[in-house]
Amino acid sequence: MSLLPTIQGPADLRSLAPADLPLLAEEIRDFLIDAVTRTGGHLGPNLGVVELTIALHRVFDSPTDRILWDTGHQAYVHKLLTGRQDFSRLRAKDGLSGYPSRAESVHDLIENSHASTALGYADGLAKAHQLLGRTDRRTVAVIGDGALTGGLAWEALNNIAEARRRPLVIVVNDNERSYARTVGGLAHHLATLRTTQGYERFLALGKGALQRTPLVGQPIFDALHGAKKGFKDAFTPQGLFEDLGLKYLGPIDGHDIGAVEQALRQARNFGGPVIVHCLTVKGRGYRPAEQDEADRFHAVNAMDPYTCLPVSPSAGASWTSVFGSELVALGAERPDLVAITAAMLQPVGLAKFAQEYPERTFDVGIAEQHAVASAAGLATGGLHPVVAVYATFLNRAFDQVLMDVALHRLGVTFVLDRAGVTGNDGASHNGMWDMSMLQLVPGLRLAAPRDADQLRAQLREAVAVADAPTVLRFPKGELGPAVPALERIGGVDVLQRTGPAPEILLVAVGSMAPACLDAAALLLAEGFTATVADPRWVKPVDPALVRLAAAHRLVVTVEDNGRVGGVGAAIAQAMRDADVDVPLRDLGIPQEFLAHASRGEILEEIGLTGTGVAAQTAVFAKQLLPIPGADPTHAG
Ligand SMILES: Cc1ncc(C[n+]2csc(CCOP(=O)(O)OP(=O)(O)O)c2C)c(N)n1
Ligand SMILES: CC(=O)[C@@H](O)[C@H](O)COP(=O)(O)O
Ligand SMILES: [Mg+2]
Repeated sequence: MSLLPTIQGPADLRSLAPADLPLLAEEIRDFLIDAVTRTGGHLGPNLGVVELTIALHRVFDSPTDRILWDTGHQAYVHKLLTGRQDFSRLRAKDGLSGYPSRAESVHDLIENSHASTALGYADGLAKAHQLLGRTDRRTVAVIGDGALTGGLAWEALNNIAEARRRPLVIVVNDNERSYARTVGGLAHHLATLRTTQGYERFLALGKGALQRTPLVGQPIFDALHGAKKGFKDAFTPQGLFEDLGLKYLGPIDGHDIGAVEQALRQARNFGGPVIVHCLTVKGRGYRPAEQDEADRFHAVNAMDPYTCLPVSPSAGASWTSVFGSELVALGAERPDLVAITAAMLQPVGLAKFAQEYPERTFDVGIAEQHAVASAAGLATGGLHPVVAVYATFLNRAFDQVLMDVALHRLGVTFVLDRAGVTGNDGASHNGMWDMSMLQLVPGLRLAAPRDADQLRAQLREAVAVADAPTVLRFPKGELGPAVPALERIGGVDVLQRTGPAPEILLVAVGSMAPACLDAAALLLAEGFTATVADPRWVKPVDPALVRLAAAHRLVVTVEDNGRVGGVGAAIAQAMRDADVDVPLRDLGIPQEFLAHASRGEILEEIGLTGTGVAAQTAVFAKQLLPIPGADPTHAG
């Protein structure tokens, strides 16, 4: 009989005999491969934490003990073991979230999929438990080696190490990879801990000693650990963690449930912060993933589990691939161009540039703040950095954009992929913040290309600016067809006019151009004529756009960004400043955390489609445009 269906919660797991656990692990792996190849999702990360998660839920009593997942993309096994085994709509509308979700389970806490935050939560939670006398509740944070390259994690470790008597268990899930291999000095240090021969011999000796001498708390542990530390320092480099004042247990084979359980029990019973360093394999147990050098199937689309061929092959070019190819061409023309990624070389389209110009490509780890600060340094040194990140991840580096790049008038270009609604990755992944946040940055120039031609052109325009930050932003996925302009007025492209003297100006921001063209056609059928214009560079607002607005009777702006402080708000302000008294309505993403669903479903729901824009604009027009021949004293 299968074991997995009998596990409705951690208590059922703890009642299993150790001899049953390898079979359960095998069933979980089979489940993950079958389910996640059907829906798409984070297959590789979750295959790597099967045994680790089983051990965690056998040693700790969730939800009394809190298990915090950093980034959260590796929490599928945690979900399976805490009563959620219907993965049929994983990451789909009304289905399971791809990340922990408090709405789904009391066992979940951190929903934010931005890396390197779990240790911060853990530090705070452990302080709360101590302050409130909750000595029966333990705090456990699971963080990947990739997430551990984020500065936030080290800010937390600095504080965690301060309190030698505050219980806190940190499990480092070390699979040597983010997407690609984890980079930087920390990765080398972890590798040293893993591979130093002397330490391994000592480890075998130490493990035996620890097994024979059950830990009875700090004194014994210190004695043993002191000896271990002494030996270790003799055989291996100073334990980075121990030098911070954190007790270190490991490295442990993260696929040996018994060994992980033993280490977790020792850590659980210790009276202060402990690091349990587990070695795992991303994609473990699924050969195609184990053999994938690119990213070990970090995030897969729906695919055939045997051939690994995608269920829905992508038809055309993606925004990302067009950007990547154009940057390679530019790299040949501009030897001063350098590229920076925050552990996402392939996903942001820099793989080709890295192949062509390895010495001009920098992977800084999951460290967006450092990415931008180092870009400021590179620009100061006479180079022109191109920082490629997902739009939502630039949030955490806002101060570096503002104070390190813009204040110093440095030529740095930011390319924001996954801008706008991304959808299936949930609220923390939608790139709906950048065109609001970046409005605040003096001197920054922001472009939203509408198609491949504009992406290429505007990338060239951006890297030509040497004294200010420039930003390009575009959505996830495939490019639509080219959207030619009828004419360019100033910097504004007029894409369509549906009448000789159109009443409505539809301002189409970037990827919203096709929807606005569809809307203009639908509005004409309702008797309203419209001009569709693409501002191209949305910051600063082009005076030509303000003049164009003055020639219409209603302005409707349409952007794949949050409405608050977005492009619409900026255009309205520019019109007010120019005393252009034409009513403006701004359509955009409601300023809310959006539940996960596909990009298409969400755009439909929030009215950012042709029909949605037309319907909303028609309402505005009927309210605000005087009906021809009607009594001017009565608003139409
Ligand atoms: C701030 C931030 N930047 C980038 C990402 C994209 N991202 C998601 S998972 C991941 C790699 C995580 O590596 P690791 O922590 O080692 O976890 P693993 O997948 O190896 O289990 C990255 C870069 C993110 N979620 N958050
Ligand atoms: C967890 C994380 O942040 C990434 O893995 C993200 O889920 C990838 O998103 P894409 O699939 O859009 O590249
Ligand atoms: Mg990793």
